[in-house]
Amino acid sequence: MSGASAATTKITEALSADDLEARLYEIGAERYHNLHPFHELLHTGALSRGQVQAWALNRYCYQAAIPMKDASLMGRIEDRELRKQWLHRVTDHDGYDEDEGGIMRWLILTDGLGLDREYVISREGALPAVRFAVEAYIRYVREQPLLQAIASSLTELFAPKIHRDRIAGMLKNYDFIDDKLMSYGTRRLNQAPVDAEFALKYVRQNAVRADQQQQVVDALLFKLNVLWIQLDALHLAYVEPKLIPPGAFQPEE
Ligand SMILES: O=C(O)c1cc(C(=O)O)c2c(n1)C(=O)C(=O)c1cc(C(=O)O)[nH]c1-2
Repeated sequence: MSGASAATTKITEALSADDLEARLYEIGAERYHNLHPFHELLHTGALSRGQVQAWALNRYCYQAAIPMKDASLMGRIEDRELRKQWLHRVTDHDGYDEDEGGIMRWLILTDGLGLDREYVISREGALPAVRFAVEAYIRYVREQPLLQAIASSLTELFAPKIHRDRIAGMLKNYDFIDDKLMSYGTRRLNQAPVDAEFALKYVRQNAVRADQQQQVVDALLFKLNVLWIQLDALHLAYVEPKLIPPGAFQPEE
């Protein structure tokens, strides 16, 4: 993409809330991981079962990290109301009462793909770059100012579309995928918009000065990189040039 057509990522003067929101959408439209070639392969049925296993096993690291980063974010929030609003993000993934939670639903997928559950949970076979990226996300949320920690979740603005494309594409194109295995994504279709709208509203209200708006843009860019690099790592290891790091998962085919 030419520099001239790229969304501006430097905020030199304070924007209106609407313009800030528009800028965030522009950046996402250019950099969200739905554009990564690995997702195209995954959703169109171009991958083998072993390659899909590699994706699901690595993506487990991200799933497992989400409630950890949200729990530590909550530990930094002084405002009781805001903390209360954030709480369901932890239980959405860890489960609560009758709801098994997103992590269990992800394990239903990895079970259905024939992966050993203990092996998946151990993360032993995950790619080092995926583990580093996920750890960086947790650390970012723990250490950066609250505005940035919250803004780093804004990639979820773009998530419902990718979940829809993935569910439809994978159900249609792989005979080893069924509705039960896709239950994680189906559930996220309702959860992600609520989370994204909340974070967006927070950012619109709290990022008023140019330096605050720059923090928000930086957080979004950081997070887009966290997502993108996981797919780079998967592509290099399992698509081409098939450079699987020592110790990482080896598909059988
Ligand atoms: O499948 C995806 O492409 C995708 C992307 C993202 C995202 O944009 O960070 C999330 C999810 N899924 C997801 O399922 C999820 O629970 C989630 C939480 C968060 C977050 O940053 O708090 N992102 C995402």
